[in-house]
Amino acid sequence: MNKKKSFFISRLKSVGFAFRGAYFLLKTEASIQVQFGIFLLLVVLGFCLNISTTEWLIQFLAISIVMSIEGINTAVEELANFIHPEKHKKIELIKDIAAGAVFMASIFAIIIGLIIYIPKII
Ligand SMILES: Nc1ncnc2c1ncn2[C@@H]1O[C@H](COP(=O)(O)OP(=O)(O)OP(=O)(O)O)[C@@H](O)[C@H]1O
Repeated sequence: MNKKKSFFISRLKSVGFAFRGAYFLLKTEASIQVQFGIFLLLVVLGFCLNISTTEWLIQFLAISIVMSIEGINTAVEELANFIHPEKHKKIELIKDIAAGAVFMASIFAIIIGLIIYIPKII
């Protein structure tokens, strides 16, 4: 019983830590704020243009992938700045790769958005 309880409490604490991280991202990271704004805009657009259930799912999936990778990119940047605050070729490469991952997800999300909305707007 005690073991079960401590498992439940530790899971609950982990959710709290994750919530703190998500709050930090939304409060401090300009790119996450922009992406969240785009997410809200797409929700409004989705209702206005009456997209299908499948399109809603794909839209949520695309934006959640972009925002999640952006969060990981921020974590990598924070780690890099902490480990090596001075300029270094390796840090440059590490940060460029992390930013490249966000870029790739964003390009595919834009393509998905165009596939969903262009026929409806036309
Ligand atoms: N310590 C460093 N050494 C070498 N190059 C760096 C270093 N820090 C940053 N850079 C270069 O500058 C670019 C931008 O880094 P920065 O940490 O400002 O990321 P950013 O994407 O501008 O940050 P944010 O996501 O907060 O807007 C990196 O992709 C890298 O090319």
